[in-house]
Amino acid sequence: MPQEEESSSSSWCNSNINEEEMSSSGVKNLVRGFKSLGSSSNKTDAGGGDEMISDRELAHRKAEEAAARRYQAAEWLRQMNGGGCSLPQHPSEEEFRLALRNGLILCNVLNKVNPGAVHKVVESPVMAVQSTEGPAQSAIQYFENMRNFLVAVKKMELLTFEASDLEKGGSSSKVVDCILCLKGYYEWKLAGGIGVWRYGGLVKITSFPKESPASLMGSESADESFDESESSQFEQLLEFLHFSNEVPVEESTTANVLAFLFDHFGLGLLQAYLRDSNGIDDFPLNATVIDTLLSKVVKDFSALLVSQGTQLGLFLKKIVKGDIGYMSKEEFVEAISQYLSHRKNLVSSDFSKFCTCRGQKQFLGHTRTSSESSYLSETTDLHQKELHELRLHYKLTRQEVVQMQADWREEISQLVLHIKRLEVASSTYHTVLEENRELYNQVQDLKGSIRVYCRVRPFLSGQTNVQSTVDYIGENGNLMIVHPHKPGKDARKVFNFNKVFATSCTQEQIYDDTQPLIRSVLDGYNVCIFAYGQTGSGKTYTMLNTEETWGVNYRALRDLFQITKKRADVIKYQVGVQMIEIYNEQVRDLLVCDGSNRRYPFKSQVLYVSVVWKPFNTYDQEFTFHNFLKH
Ligand SMILES: Nc1ncnc2c1ncn2[C@@H]1O[C@H](COP(=O)(O)OP(=O)(O)OP(=O)(O)O)[C@@H](O)[C@H]1O
Repeated sequence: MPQEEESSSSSWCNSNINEEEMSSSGVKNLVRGFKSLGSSSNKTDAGGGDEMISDRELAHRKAEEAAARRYQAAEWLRQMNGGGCSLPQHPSEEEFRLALRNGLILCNVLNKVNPGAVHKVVESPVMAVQSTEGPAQSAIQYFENMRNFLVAVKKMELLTFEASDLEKGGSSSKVVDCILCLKGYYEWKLAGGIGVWRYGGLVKITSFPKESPASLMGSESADESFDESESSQFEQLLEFLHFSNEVPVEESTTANVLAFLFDHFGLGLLQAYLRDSNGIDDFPLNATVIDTLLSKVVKDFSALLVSQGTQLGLFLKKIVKGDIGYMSKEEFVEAISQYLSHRKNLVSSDFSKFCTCRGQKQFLGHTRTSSESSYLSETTDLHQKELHELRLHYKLTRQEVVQMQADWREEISQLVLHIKRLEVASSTYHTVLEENRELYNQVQDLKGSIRVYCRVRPFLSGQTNVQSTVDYIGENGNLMIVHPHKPGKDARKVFNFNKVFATSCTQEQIYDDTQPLIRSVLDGYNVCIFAYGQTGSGKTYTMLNTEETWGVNYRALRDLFQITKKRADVIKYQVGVQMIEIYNEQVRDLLVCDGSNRRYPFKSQVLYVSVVWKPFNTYDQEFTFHNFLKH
């Protein structure tokens, strides 16, 4: 780049560039600032556009910053002199200059930092009494101090300044830089002097392999080295950045670890700014630009430190507390190691995303090997494939759920329809049942509410050579009896019943005519069935008998329960049984088993269905149902 252009650009930077603009929106703003400054130099418009901060504000900020740095330098000099120096705590620029001008403080401090650096320090200049040369001589002696100091500082490859900078109109900021640089060097030495040390964001490598690091320190000498060096400053900077990445943390002490961390990340950030800055190549990379960029790096890094420090503080407090109480120092260190390892993996994957610039992947501080890249690529592909399958699965499941919901809705609507039909059918059933009941019982009434049946018992085994009195049994219920000892027509008598059962009739045939009455009981009618006849005529046989040839009682109860069961969904029946004996005008409960009194009045009462049986009465046997059904 032509020298004229550079000096021209430098003059813009020195007069107009400001850090606020740099830090507000990064390097792009820096470039935009340069461009707008470039255009403002050719115009008479001193405003420089809306985005520029006014010169007055800029000057004010610079003055504040310069004062803060001056106070810092003065404080350190006072400390190193044991407080006994003539430097005020907050000196003005003039006071600062005047206090240091004789070089006495500077030489003494330098000798403390690096003993023997200044061999001869002029403590109190010899004043020739009554000599006109007195002031001039003392000035020369003071100048000797200053010269010795500057030579020693230059030998130590620290930031330096010109003796004229301590004169009126000189650059006191360079003096401040030099003192703070000396301070940094002193502190680095106190910390062990291993590895790297830095001053104010500018870095010095103590074992820099090729050239003097002074060329990288943003001083005037840096600009000079730019002029003299064959390679550009940018190339030097990149070379230096590369070197700084290779300084191992393990070799450093705690202080150096901190310094290294700042250098590593701060310079990494600077590197990113430089690479990311569109159009910055159009401008010379001089000391001012580096200063500005580094200032932004420091500012960003400080902001990050504050934010991360807060979060890390919370996190560490949480870790040290643990789940079951405070952990030991070893456990704490182990937990931090695990956390760092975890973060390292996360950061390495984040970097690949962060560093994708203009369609190209650029890695900061670490270039992935091809195997790492292919592994990452495969992992990403695998995850994407799994994600795709998950989405498909989710889609299918969702469809299934929707289909199931539709099916359920359909089933529910069918059920509702079915229930409505059942409701109708149920109400119809009750109506039909009622009609049926009435009709049925009307038939029973028509048959007769009192029916009398006659059963002829066969001869018992052993009853031989006897003659039956039954002469004829008619189909319509007639029975003709013959009296063997009466003559003529008086010998025959005819009886009429509802039905006459011959000796050959089975128990089942007997019950057929009784069965309809059992249903009537469950329809709400009272029914009484009883047997009547002389001793041995077969009453017990007909009504009870054994399991093989059940009588009316058993069959009636069987039907009673069967019909009850059939109607269980519609009507709930409760059935009770009682058996009593009436003999010789005495009534007894035959179901009492606990030995209590069997005679009437009974403890238990017939509730719903009662069976009354009089087995020992010579002329009657009864089977009665009392219906208590409620609808
Ligand atoms: N239809 C029949 N077929 C066969 N045997 C019968 C028949 N009826 C009654 N018997 C028999 O006749 C005998 C007398 O019958 P049963 O005891 O039933 O008479 P009963 O009228 O109850 O007498 P009682 O009044 O004295 O108790 C019994 O041995 C019985 O088995």
